[in-house]
Amino acid sequence: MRRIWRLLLYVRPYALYSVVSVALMAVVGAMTAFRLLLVKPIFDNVLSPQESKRVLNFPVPHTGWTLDLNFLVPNHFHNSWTIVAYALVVSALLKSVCDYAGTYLVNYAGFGMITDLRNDLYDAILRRSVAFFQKHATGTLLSTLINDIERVQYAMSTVLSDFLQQFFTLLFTIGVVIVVGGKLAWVLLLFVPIVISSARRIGRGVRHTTRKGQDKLAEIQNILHETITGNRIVKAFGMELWETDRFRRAAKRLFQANLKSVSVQAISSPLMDALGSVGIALLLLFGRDRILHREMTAGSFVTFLIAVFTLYDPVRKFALFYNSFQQALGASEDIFKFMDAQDDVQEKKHAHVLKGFNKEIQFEDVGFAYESEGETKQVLQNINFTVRPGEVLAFVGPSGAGKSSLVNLIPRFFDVNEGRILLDGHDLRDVTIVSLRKQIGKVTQETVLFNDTVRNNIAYGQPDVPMSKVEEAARMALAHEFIMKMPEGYNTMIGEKGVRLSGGERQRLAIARAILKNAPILILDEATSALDMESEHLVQAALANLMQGRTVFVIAHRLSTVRRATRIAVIENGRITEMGTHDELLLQSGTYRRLYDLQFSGHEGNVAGNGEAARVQTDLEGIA
Ligand SMILES: Nc1ncnc2c1ncn2[C@@H]1O[C@H](COP(=O)(O)OP(=O)(O)OP(=O)(O)O)[C@@H](O)[C@H]1O
Repeated sequence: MRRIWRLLLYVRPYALYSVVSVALMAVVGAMTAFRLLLVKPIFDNVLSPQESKRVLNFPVPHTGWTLDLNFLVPNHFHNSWTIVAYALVVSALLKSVCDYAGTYLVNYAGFGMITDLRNDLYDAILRRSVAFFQKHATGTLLSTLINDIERVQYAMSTVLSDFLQQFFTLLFTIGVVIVVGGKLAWVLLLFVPIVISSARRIGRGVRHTTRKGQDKLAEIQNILHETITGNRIVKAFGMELWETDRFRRAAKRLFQANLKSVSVQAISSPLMDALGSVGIALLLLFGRDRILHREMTAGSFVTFLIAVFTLYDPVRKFALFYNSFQQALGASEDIFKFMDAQDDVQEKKHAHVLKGFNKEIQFEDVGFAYESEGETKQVLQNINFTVRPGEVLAFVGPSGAGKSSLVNLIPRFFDVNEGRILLDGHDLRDVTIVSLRKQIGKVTQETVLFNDTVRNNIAYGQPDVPMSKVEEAARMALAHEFIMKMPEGYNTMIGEKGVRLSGGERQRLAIARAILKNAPILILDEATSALDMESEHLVQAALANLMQGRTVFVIAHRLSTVRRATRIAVIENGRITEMGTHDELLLQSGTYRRLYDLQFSGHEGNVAGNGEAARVQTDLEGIA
């Protein structure tokens, strides 16, 4: 029920359109019913040998009124054919105009609310914390943004307009059935509970099977996303066949889920057909009897019968409408789930704006654990250090020791579980997230580039920055030259994720972007993958320019970087085990010394003591 209210809240801005469209659809329903009433005078007057001037003379129950067409049409039309013909044409015109305008307005409101809902969902998903994106696969999120929204859209536009039309047709036709049929109408009441209960049962089944179908579709989208974006790896490992097989299995599961859904849905029409024919057969029996006893004219009975036939269509469709609305409700479940997901990282109500970075960053007894599926994994413990402006702090240590997790705490991608991190004395949790992240630049191993021009990639987040600044940043990142060699210079599109660039070029673009952002704090995750000598040299020089005058936290893999660092922290099993300058740590003869010697001497002893020699080596590759 809450979900329905929430969906309706989205309709609120379009309330006027909705109200007008409901009114127009009511006219459509009324006109449909009115045209049914014309059947009686066609039989009893127009086609009857005894011409009567009183056309369509129906008593309206409990009011003492009679509905007389003679009042509605101009005087000179007063012969039965002209009256009926006039009424037929005018009602058809009115119905058509209202039908068109009503359908347009319902769809206007439906598409409008869906656009708002989709925008809100996208906004909500984009703002979710890093942990959210680790929990939910990309394909699942895409599936919700596209397929679930599509289902709600279908229900709120196409189905809703049809529903309104059929609803009013049903309502007014019931009126006709009661007015014309009298006692005969009560026979129909017998069928109401059967129709409602079977529609409800079918609807429940549909909601369940649709949800399953959507999940299977999300599964397929996940595979597509992984294999298209990871296409090179699939090729490199010759996994095409395996992936095809995986896709086919998922496609088969979707096929089965869809069939199940169809088998539940398809039952509604034949069921209604069967019920309908039983009802009509019964009516014929009673009707014949009443005509024989002259309680009803043949014209009234035919009107009544056609009205019952007309009822049948909306009733039959109601099961389908119910299915569609159920499907939309099922789909909205996921939409609202993602919109309401509680973020692990939240901004306090009165968080203040961080103006800049001047004094120090302090880690005080920081502990951090990942929570996933009810399990807690402690990754960092007792982390204590202070970094002053302009310092370069390098983190080294074996793979999985917690280096990335530690630096991810600074921009609040995750929040600490114990202790606190202070920036100029402010706990990071007390400042606004935007103002905090404004102080931080980040260059990671995995360069994130968008399918846009070189210029827009460098100026990401600052669309109005002058071209001269973009160029200046590119020069400092030693990227200007290769950019100028591209077909359209800074206006060249670089392809999805920068596929049209080399690894070194991609990194230099990312460095240019960080230079342009000009944040005082820099987080650097050095690439482990080897570039060729020249490329490596250029990237190093670009990094040196970027680091100039900034406070840097760097996950270091190269000797040049650790040498440049003011201090080095060795992280092992989530703790800082050694900290000092390169020379001090070498003198200590601890882990750092061992790692360093390992690289120098080139022998491959098990320095980490836990079978991690190869990984340690990768981590410190280039230290020698
Ligand atoms: N989202 C996550 N959920 C659960 N555990 C995680 C998550 N991310 C990382 N871990 C685990 O936390 C530990 C520390 O990971 P982290 O990435 O910080 O190590 P690292 O020192 O940066 O390693 P590397 O040098 O290989 O990048 C690892 O054991 C890793 O498996």
